[in-house]
Amino acid sequence: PMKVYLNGKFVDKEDAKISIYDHGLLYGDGVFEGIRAYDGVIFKLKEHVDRLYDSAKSILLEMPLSKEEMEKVVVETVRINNLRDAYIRLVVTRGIGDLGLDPRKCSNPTVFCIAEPMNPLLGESGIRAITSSIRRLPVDVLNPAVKSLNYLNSILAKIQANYAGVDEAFLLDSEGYVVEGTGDNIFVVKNGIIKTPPVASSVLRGITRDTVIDIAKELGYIVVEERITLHELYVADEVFITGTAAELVPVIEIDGRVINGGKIGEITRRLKEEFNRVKRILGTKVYD
Ligand SMILES: Cc1ncc(COP(=O)(O)O)c(CNc2cccc(C(=O)O)c2)c1O
Repeated sequence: PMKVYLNGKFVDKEDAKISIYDHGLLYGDGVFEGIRAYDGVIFKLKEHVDRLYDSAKSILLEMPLSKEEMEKVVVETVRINNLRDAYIRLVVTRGIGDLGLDPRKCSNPTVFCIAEPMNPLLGESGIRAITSSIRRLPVDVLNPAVKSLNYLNSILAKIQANYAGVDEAFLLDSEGYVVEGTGDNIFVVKNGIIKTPPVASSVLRGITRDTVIDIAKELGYIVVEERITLHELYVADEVFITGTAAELVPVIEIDGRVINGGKIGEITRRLKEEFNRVKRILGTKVYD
């Protein structure tokens, strides 16, 4: 049976239960990471754990394990389940408290780690998207740089995509610039130049985003981190999204505007090929 790490022990999935007084559940008071393993290598595990600890520090959540111990938890969770290609969810909540929201009432953070089989997402078929009327959380309200358990902002945008019968919704910031998808970062290509919103905007600094920027620069492309308007999105030569689950996915239509004739762009394809090569190399080995 599948084993899950929960508060220091590996338990059967069916026995992995948390209290209804856990503030991760009651208030979304907690942080998490979505990570992938490719053929027994956990992609950029250190970078994910670093981001988890930054998110925790930002909400003054004191971590009960060191970064090294947390990395071991992830490696062990993949190993104990004998997985080679896996999707990993690592979660730390404020822990059990009373029904008040004061975090001081929570003495011990809850830590759990799930690793599930995940077959490589195949295909280069592009996705269709809308822009959502739900604005991305402003950095001075609930900074999207913190990967917290508060995903209602993204979920509400996803509901609009579902209702519109498309795959994804793109969120704008409070000034109307396009910032990111519900669970992914956005890139546009125009006249050979690759553009993505800066980290100092209402975005999560994606691990995949940073990897693609490095790859693009190594391949000699010009990458600019600048705000993107809807107009730029609509008239782009290529648009793609990046994320742990998505990897790199071409966007072939946005609000009815067809991008690149509805097919994957040449630069998107090139970056995707290179990503598929590095994703098995840049990481932490689970098995000797
Ligand atoms: C709001 C948001 N923006 C960008 C990303 C991409 O970041 P990474 O390149 O580090 O993954 C995310 C991360 N989103 C994410 C992570 C893991 C799983 C899933 C899923 O769709 O199941 C989504 C995210 O939630």
